[in-house]
Amino acid sequence: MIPVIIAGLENDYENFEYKMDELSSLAYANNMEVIVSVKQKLEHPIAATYFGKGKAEEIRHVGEINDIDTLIVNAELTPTQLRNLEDITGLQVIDRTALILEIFASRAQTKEAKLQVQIAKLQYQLPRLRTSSINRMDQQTAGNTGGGYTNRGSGETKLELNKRVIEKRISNLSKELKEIESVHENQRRARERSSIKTVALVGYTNAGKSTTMNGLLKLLEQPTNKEVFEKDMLFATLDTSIRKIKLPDNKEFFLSDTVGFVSDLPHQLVKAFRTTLSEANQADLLIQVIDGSDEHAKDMIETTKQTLDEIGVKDIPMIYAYNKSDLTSTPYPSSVGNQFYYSAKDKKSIEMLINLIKENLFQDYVTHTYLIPFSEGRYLEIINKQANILKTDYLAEGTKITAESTPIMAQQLKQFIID
Ligand SMILES: Nc1nc2c(ncn2[C@@H]2O[C@H](COP(=O)(O)OP(=O)(O)OP(=O)(O)O)[C@@H](O)[C@H]2O)c(=O)[nH]1
Ligand SMILES: [Mg+2]
Repeated sequence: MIPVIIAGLENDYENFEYKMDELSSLAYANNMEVIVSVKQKLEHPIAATYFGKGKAEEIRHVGEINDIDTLIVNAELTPTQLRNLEDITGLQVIDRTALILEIFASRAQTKEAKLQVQIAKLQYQLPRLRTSSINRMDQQTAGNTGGGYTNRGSGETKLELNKRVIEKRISNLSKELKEIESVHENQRRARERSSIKTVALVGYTNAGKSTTMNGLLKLLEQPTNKEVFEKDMLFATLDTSIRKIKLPDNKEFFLSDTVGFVSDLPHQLVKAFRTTLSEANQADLLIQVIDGSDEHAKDMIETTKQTLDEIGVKDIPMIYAYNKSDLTSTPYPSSVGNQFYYSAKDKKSIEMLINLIKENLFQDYVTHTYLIPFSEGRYLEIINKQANILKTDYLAEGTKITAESTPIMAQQLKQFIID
């Protein structure tokens, strides 16, 4: 664990404690231990140095007496602010965006996630080129060739060159990413054509989305459906997993689990992860998983709302699923309106969640009685496989069967409806 100082500005319009606690968790997720937390009350950041000069000098002092080399600032800094703060504090300065990018980079497993993170990192570096290694490289050139006017010219050319190299890389990686995404796009279209509805698990990172998905898969024992990765760490999941869930009564839906949210998700990441994040856009029902045992649960709901707004999700029905009730005194499982209290590790909870999903998802199902002549046996097969059969009678004319199904299926069997 690397010892660090974290620092932030406190103003009237943000929940300072929540944001700082969040930053501590992010630092921890990146193998850093917060030794000192510094704050400054200020409505707006100082353009050149972010903090006031006095505060920056105080941070330098705190670093010296605690023997700490790294400062994490709870905002995205401008290149100038970053450089000036490094100068004044004598510390290595990491801003919130760089920290989140680092965590994402260390978690990325799939080719797609790796590409997305790489693109986001390069986007972040692009405007910051001048302040980092490039400067040093220019200085080196200056030493070798004697400096002066011509040299300054060549330094600037080098910067331009590096910019172009990075832009080219971004464009190449984006092309590669597009190809992978187009495969997913085709799969998505196929899902849409199947007219089977989709439920998306969304919410703050580490709330228990993946555990909830696995709870459903385990309960329904669907051997073809691989479980997803769940772990007590921020951003355990960086991609989207989709599983087809078939209930004992033949009702089906797709369930998706995806990357979790954190407040002020860097815009570079939102952009690079757009397709992954936008999975929620396609859903018929959202289950927002909330860590009900966290003191900041309310803020986390607000963060989720803001992120969903940002990716353009609106007007999709939502169940507010308060997870980890085993760590609270709330009786569970229980539900009031669209609020559900449960534990993803509890079988009864998952059963109740399935019922809630059913109530929300299959309202348009229709019940009819069909008379299927013996000569039309293949239709019986369809009913058996895809509908919820409520009653069967074998008559002389054929099979009389009462079943609940999607309106589409009822339409296909229209000619056999007798009731
Ligand atoms: N006590 C308790 N812990 C839970 C419960 N549900 C999940 N957890 C734990 O919470 C941690 C995070 O669970 P995940 O399912 O990985 O969370 P996630 O929302 O998928 O997180 P990200 O993928 O990182 O966004 C794991 O250590 C789980 O074991 C629960 O009902 N009770
Ligand atoms: Mg997960």
